[in-house]
Amino acid sequence: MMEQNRRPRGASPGGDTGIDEAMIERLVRTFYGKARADDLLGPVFAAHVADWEAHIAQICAFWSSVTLKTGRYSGRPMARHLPLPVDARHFDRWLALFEETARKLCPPAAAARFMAHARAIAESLELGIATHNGRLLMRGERYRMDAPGRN
Ligand code: HEM
Repeated sequence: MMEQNRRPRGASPGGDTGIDEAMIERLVRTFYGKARADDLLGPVFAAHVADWEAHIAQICAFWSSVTLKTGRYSGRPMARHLPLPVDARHFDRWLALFEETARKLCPPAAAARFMAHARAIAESLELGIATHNGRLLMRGERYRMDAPGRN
């Protein structure tokens, strides 16, 4: 539907998708409930996040900046993830849980917007983590911690 792509002047950046702060918080809280209970992701979060309310507030600010352009987040996501013991498996699980949650809680256009950002950011984090661990990935190649590096 073409008219959905046109936004009236002054409308909020998330306007045509229905994304707002309340939707972001529901998505983030539900996602972290699943991620913390997950056998692969749970232990990583447990080892690195001490104050969950502070973390959730930061992640909400992050998604608010990304989808609503509010500028509420100023942080360094890449630097935070570089030391984490994660690879393609973790990112695939993260994206699967995030997508399952977004599709359940958000209208389709909003879920699509969240997923487009999440996939792009996950890819760049995975690339950064691989490089940080001495692996230069070829285009489309995934990072596996247990695979011997060829470079
Ligand atoms: C393998 C999947 C992932 C794991 C296990 C993971 C884990 C973590 C952990 C443990 C922290 C806290 C780090 C610290 O405070 O020292 C963190 C922070 C954060 N994560 Fe992730 N993450 C993953 C993927 C992602 C993705 C795909 C995004 C974005 C789409 C994301 C966005 C963030 C942001 C914005 C922060 C806050 C960084 C800051 O302190 O400013 N993460 N993550």
